[in-house]
Amino acid sequence: MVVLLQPVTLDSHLCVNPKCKPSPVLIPVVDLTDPDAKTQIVKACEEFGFFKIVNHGVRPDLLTQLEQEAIKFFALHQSLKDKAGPPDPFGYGGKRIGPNGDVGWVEYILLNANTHLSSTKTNAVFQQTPAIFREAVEAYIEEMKRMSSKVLEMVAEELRIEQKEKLSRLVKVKESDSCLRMNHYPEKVDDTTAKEEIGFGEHTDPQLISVLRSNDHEGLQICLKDGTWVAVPPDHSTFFVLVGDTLQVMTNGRFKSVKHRVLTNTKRSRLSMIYFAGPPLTEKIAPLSCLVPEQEDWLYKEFTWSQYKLSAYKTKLGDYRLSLFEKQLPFSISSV
Ligand SMILES: C=C1C[C@]23C[C@@]1(O)CC[C@H]2[C@@]12CC[C@H](O)[C@@](C)(C(=O)O1)[C@H]2[C@@H]3C(=O)O
Ligand SMILES: O=C(O)CCC(=O)C(=O)O
Ligand SMILES: [Fe+2]
Repeated sequence: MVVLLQPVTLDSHLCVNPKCKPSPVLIPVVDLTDPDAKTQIVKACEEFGFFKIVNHGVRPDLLTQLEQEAIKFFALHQSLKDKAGPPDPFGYGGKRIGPNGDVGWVEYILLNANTHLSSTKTNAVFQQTPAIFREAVEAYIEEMKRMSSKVLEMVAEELRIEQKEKLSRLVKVKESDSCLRMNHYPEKVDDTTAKEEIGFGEHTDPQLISVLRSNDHEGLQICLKDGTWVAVPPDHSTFFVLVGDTLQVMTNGRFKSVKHRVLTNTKRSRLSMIYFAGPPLTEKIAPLSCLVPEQEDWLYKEFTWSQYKLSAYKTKLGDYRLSLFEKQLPFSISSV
């Protein structure tokens, strides 16, 4: 079986970057029920750090319900939403992304996937909303856990990792440090002309993988290996998977975390939900010895997920966070 490829044309009018030239690009589409899916996933992770999933098995009514409830939350009066903010990092936030001065044309809710560990800010989100919202969030988190562990299990099989659960276990266990983010990129009601705004600046996600779903409004772009930015056509019936920094390290750079950003068209509001599948805080992250047996071949030093997170929260969104964890190779070209 071959990977189903969908041609994607660059929306040149959306690009603020001079490198963003129109060119047709193929984004891999993986049917999770295809017996060849694991081969396609690994190829996509190597080439793009990004792919689209169809036949994922998530109930469409759950997606509709969660989206409707999220829309209702973001439509609340600002003073009510602010009761759940500022984010700590969980809770409600607007415009400011993270603690280091990044801003975007976005408002969001960030929730710990371990809902029993909810902070005061998280509880405040649910105090403003009907019980059905919390129930939908919890059901969605379960689905995302299932889908991310399925993908990681397929990766492990295709990479011939003896322990099939080596990667998926990290997101399945109750200690897994995963989170769910809902981003709302509002329309500008008073503006007659459509404008582009940076909704979410360019960055890579720090976790293992992220599973993203949006409504049918465009905005997401990914950066290819050659530095070109391409617009990803939205498709609300599918999910997009993004490789994160942690999986890049564990595969010793064979998979690359994908740089992405959101440029919003302020005429149409965009709503996205992203599940960041992360390992337990105490988990030691390093290249997998079954893939890279000799430590001298490791491109990264070992660190715990907790150390990486602490370090990530000291960086700005667009920083290359892995640089602190790269090993200095004894005979690099620069030292010759
Ligand atoms: C600017 C920042 C926001 C962020 C924490 C950070 O200091 C750097 C990483 C950012 C990011 C990007 C992916 C996810 O949206 C996120 C929740 C994450 O884990 O890392 C955000 C962080 C955040 O918004 O709190
Ligand atoms: O909203 C989106 O589509 C992507 C946002 C994103 O990359 C993030 O929240 O980390
Ligand atoms: Fe992201």
